[in-house]
Amino acid sequence: MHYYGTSGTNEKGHLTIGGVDTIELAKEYGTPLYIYDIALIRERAKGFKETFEKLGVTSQVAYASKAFSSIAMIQVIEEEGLSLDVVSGGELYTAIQAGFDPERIHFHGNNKSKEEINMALDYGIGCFVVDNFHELEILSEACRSKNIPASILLRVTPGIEAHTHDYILTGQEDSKFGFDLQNGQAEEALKLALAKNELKVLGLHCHIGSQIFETTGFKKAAEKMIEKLAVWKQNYDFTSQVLNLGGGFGIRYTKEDTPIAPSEYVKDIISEVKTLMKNASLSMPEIWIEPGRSLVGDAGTTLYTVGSSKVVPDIRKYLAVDGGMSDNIRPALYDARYEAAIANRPEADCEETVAVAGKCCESGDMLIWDLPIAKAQPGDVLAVFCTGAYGYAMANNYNRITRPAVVFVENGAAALVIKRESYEDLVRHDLPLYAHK
Ligand SMILES: Cc1ncc(COP(=O)(O)O)c(C=O)c1O
Ligand SMILES: N[C@@H](CCCC[NH3+])C(=O)O
Repeated sequence: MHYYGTSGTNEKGHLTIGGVDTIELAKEYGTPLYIYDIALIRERAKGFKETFEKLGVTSQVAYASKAFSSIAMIQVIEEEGLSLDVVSGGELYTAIQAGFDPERIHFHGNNKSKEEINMALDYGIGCFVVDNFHELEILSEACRSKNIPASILLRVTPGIEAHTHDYILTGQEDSKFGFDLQNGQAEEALKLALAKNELKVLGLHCHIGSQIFETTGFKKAAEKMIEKLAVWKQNYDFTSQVLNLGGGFGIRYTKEDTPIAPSEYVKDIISEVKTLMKNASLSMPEIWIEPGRSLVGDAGTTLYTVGSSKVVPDIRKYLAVDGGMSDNIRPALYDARYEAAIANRPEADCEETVAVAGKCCESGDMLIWDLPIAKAQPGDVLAVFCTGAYGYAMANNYNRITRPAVVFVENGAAALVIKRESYEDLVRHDLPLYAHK
């Protein structure tokens, strides 16, 4: 059994996280339940920041809040002194409600609405990552009408195919995101932006994809951007103060995954950027990165209660739990793989291989297809590991299943940070067509 972060077992043989007995948490808050190991998130955050400090490179490490956004989560990020990447009015609103310093908020998105842009300008956010020509126009109009300047990065697609699932690739030419770097779009965007007094172009941004294990793609992307920066310095006297290399650092979900340490990604990429900048006779810019998964992914564990089971002779045994694609859609969406153990006896020997099914009315509602596990009984608590990124964040109400509660654990204490949805919550926005008979 692989223990993440502060997890371990106690004298009862139960799985503990942050010094808290997970079985007690399941009793108190019910299941499905998301548990976050906050010490591990802090360690990862410090790891990224300290690596840049040691390298003597000015940086901003912006947490990609799409991975998991909640008021409490953003407060932890604020405490750790990171910056924040938001991609919608909703994520921005959450950050502001959490008291996050707007100056350190970077606003992403390939179709920001005028309302979202106005809201961000009114809050005084630090930077817009401009994705397309339409946004360039509506942002500059909004700035002029409010008489507020905006700092921007131009998001570019460098034409890099990173090795990951097709749905989470973003740096390739055929992508909905960003200005194409190779076909002249990015240069056109730069010229337009430089001509607008209300916009201050800080530099370039790219994000090549997610759950990436090698640094080659990041380095190639940096190379392509720096090649252009050298030309643009000559042609427009443009100096990129910032180079944002996005997020995407891969993590361990199962024993097949062998990521390098976050600090190693950074060291390797930065060393290449330094060389490339030097060779291009450009001064080193500030480096911004946007990790999401690598900050919170392995800090999250989901607890479920085991219910029914079904044996399909000579094929497999299904073991059903009380959640599924409603709280973790990643297996259905990306064939994502997870490991799990029975939280009330994580050290018990594996006796069989089961397929862990959810409770949604959908054959594809599976969490794990082939889990080696001790014989589980109804009422056992199953802990699925490494669910901290894009788990709760992509939870939904399919089949009108309520979204789980979220608990933070640290130093032996637990805090409920998102309440479990109630049935009343589910019908809160429903309006009857007829009066109740
Ligand atoms: C622009 C951008 N930045 C950062 C991230 C965070 O990626 P990850 O969670 O893989 O670190 C994403 C998501 O893939 C993204 O689209
Ligand atoms: N949601 C995806 C990653 C894409 C993130 C945003 N660009 C996942 O679960 O892996």
